Amino acid sequence: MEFLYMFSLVMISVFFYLLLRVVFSCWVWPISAYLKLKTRGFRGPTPSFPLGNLEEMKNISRKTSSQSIRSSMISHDIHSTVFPYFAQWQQSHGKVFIYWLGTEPFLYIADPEFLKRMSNGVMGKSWGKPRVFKRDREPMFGDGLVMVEGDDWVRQRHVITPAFAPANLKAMASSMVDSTTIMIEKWSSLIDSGHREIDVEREITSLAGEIIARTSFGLSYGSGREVFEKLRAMQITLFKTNRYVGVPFSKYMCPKQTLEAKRLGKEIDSLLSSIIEARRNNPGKGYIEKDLLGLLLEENHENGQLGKTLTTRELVDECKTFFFGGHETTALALSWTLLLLAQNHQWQNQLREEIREVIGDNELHFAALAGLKKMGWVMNEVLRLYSPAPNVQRQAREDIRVNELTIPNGTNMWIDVVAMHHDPDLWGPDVNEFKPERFQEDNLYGGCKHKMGFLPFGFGGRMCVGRNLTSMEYKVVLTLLLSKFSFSISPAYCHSPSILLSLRPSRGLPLVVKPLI
Ligand code: HEM
Repeated sequence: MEFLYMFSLVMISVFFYLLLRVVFSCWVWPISAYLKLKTRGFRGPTPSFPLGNLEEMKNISRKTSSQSIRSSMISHDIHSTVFPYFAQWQQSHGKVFIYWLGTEPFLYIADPEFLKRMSNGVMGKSWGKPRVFKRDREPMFGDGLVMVEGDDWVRQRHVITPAFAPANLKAMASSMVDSTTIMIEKWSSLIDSGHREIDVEREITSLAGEIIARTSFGLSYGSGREVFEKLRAMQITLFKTNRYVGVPFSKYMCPKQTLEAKRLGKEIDSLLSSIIEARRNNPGKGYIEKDLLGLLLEENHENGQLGKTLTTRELVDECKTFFFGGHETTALALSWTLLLLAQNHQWQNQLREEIREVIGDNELHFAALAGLKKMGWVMNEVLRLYSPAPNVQRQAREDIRVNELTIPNGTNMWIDVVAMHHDPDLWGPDVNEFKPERFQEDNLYGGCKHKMGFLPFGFGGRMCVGRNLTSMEYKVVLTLLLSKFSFSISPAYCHSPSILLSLRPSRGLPLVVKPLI
């Protein structure tokens, strides 16, 4: 009898606890955050609780995609296609406003001056990353450099940055050449056997996966492919659950995907742990001399300086971070480049001419890459028009004052890179044209009217650590491809850039590829 009484008491307490959590999560906290932001002068589309503005975003996207299917033209004016809800809200609320993903307030920013003022007083280590995304992407990045905060970020960044120094990257160029040469041979035999078209995005994503596997962990592609495929499967799974980001208890709404992402995460962790253990136990055996993991393990050696070492757990998370952050973004930069060059034959020829002048018949070496100036302009212009990382996210860990506004601690920020890269106020009336020559005079900002208006690699202390590696890979792969083939648009190509975490051609990228005579 007493047991039954106790049991009922516990059940009632649990029930009330859960009820209170639901009431607070779905109503009390969001409403108080909403009022706080409103009294501090922030405006934006009206949210409904607990979905915030998600329903409206879905409706606007649905409407836009049904309209855009009818158009088959390649337009680079993509902001209103990839972020139609932001384009629409900008018209009524300007370039800075609050919108809600579920019960999470997000400060939308597409104004570089506001961004500058906001970030002026905040050090790299004081920025947070939105907890909603952290939870969602935990299986992918764990506590790797992309997500970590505070003193742990300082320590990790301190250990990782030197690994990406040009002197270390130099040794990786030849493995990039090897992998690209294998892909070129495959393309040549495909063409010989009658294939006219190649889906360059699929091919280059595989190539970039192989390159990052080799340059990060020194793997043969056989074992790299398993990690790569699991990461890719996880990305798709996470995207499906993403639709409910910010909605309390949303992970219970798609339990299948949540469990699937967890399972994949565990498998990837265990694969990577065994790679790290093998590397620790057999230093230097069977791997290229200097790869990223090798460099990090050097920092991690027994006499490593106090406070600079990375634990095995952290190394696993860094490996995942490099793998995910490193292959997909670079592959997309290269794929979009091939599309734009297929559309602009005069630039394709100019780059070929530059390759002949700078490299000639010599073997491709790291030192020669700096001479490929025009290729650098083309890369920047592609990153402007089709930024693989379409947004940068932060979370305030303290109240931040910008002019007369105070951004409360805990507010998430969504910096719309696509909007700024396509803003005629910043770039002029030819903003949506492919004009690499913008970067001729001003190779850092392409003549953008504001220094914070061109952010393909983010900003401040948290700027992308892998940008030198990307630039090298981009030049190696593009040089080899343009020296062998010419590229034209396939009639089968349908221009539909869309967001799957990164900005990708959602219906593939078939191009007509012909060997050069
Ligand atoms: C075209 C290629 C790439 C693009 C567009 C890109 C873009 C970005 C962006 C936008 C950020 C966020 C910066 C911020 O929050 O301000 C970032 C951070 C980062 N990226 Fe990249 N990235 C690329 C390639 C790479 C590569 C090749 C690697 C590594 C192998 C890499 C590793 C990282 C890491 C570790 C961070 C976190 C840095 C930190 O928070 O301290 N990225 N990247």
